[in-house]
Amino acid sequence: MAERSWSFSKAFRNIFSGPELITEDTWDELETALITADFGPDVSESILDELRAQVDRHHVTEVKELRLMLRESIEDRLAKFDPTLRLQERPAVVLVVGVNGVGKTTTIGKFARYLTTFDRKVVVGAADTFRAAAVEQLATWAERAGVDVVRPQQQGQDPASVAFQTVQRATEGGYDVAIIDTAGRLQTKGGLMDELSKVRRVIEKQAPVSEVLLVLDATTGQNGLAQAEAFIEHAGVTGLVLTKLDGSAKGGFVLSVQQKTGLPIKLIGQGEGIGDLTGFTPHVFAQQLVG
Ligand SMILES: Nc1nc2c(ncn2[C@@H]2O[C@H](COP(=O)(O)OP(=O)(O)OP(=O)(O)O)[C@@H](O)[C@H]2O)c(=O)[nH]1
Repeated sequence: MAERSWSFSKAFRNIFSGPELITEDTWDELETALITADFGPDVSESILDELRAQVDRHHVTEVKELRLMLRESIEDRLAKFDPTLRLQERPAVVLVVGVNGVGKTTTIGKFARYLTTFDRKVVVGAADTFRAAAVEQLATWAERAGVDVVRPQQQGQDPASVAFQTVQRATEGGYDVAIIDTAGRLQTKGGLMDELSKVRRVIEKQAPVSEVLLVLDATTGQNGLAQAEAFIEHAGVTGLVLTKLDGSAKGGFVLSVQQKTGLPIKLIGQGEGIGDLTGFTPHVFAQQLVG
């Protein structure tokens, strides 16, 4: 992962490869870099205030020390949220939600593969029954990941019944994890939320839901968050997955999204390949971001 080129770290790289001593320009450039990387105005200001106070207190003069302080400040802020996935139940049921096109299906494929590398037996359920193509796409990913898939018996079957069948299969077949794909149509927000609560109610007749993961596209940054608000309000989200960080200049979104939603990031997607999903480690992320 270390050798990936993170477009969002460019902004910081310029500052830290410039003059060695801290000047007013350094602060201006740092502010611009934080805003460009989509930390959002509040977080940016708070980081700048904290660093200025520290620089004054400890009589810091060198940019390279400021860089270490920035990295620590970001890491501390990221670490206030617990990224641990809760998958203790057997089966552990994971619902994956989010608006269209953010990368839900791709994430499920990658996540399934990720879990199999930890020897988990995984089944995925295609409860996005509205589009036949969505079912096929999930089945293709399941095949790539080497896991089983539960499909609807006919197009447009009640998503809740597919979810029920997936959990049933997981229970009867001794699976460790059941991951359920859901539809992301926004046009019918009320209907979608009703559908999700029904999916949940029906699952809970058999097993508790261990995680509800909301998938967000990092390239849309703060705008994407506004779109996802209904899920945060109504879907009982327990964690976030940020996708497309490979193509994003908005790495600061990682921090602002946790603060805004109060929800931890549990997984990050960094490419279209099956291996491009990792857990979220504040230390590693802060290092990648600041360099
Ligand atoms: N670069 C990059 N592309 C990604 C990543 N995750 C998903 N994608 C791409 O994003 C596009 C949409 O992904 P899907 O998984 O189909 O999204 P979805 O949310 O399931 O979409 P719907 O089924 O329409 O709701 C695809 O072209 C994926 O290859 C990522 O981490 N990095």
